[in-house]
Amino acid sequence: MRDTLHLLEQTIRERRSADPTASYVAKLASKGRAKMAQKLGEEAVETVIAAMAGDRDGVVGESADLLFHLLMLIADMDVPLDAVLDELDRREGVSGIAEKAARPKD
Ligand SMILES: N=c1c2ncn([C@@H]3O[C@H](COP(=O)(O)OP(=O)(O)OP(=O)(O)O)[C@@H](O)[C@H]3O)c2ncn1[C@@H]1O[C@H](COP(=O)(O)O)[C@@H](O)[C@H]1O
Repeated sequence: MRDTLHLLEQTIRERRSADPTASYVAKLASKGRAKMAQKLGEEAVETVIAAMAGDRDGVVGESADLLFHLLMLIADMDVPLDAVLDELDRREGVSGIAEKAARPKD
């Protein structure tokens, strides 16, 4: 998973300065951060709607759009994907420690 998202992150960073008439990434980037944030919100809502309709294929498609638009926004913030993944790893580490502490000793 890390590889797919990292490849997409790299593509987005490269395509941001491409010709907006030939690149969706460049077109959206040229519209600014507020538009990227709006698109991310829209994709989140569309994912929720698909989930509530029990539409598994819809959830797959909308989740892909959601991840893509999240990567667009964090690239615009110059936040590397690794910063987000490191935060998730850190949380897993914290909850892993808490889980171990709560487990009865044998
Ligand atoms: N993963 C994606 C990706 N996911 C979704 N989208 C686009 O996101 C848009 C979301 O759909 P919407 O209907 O909400 O948006 P829209 O009406 O087309 O456009 P706006 O509302 O933004 O004006 C679609 O136009 C999709 O094509 C993506 N566009 C590009 N990529 C990746 O980015 C790479 C570079 O793309 P280009 O910049 O176009 O070369 C591609 O090779 C892909 O790997």
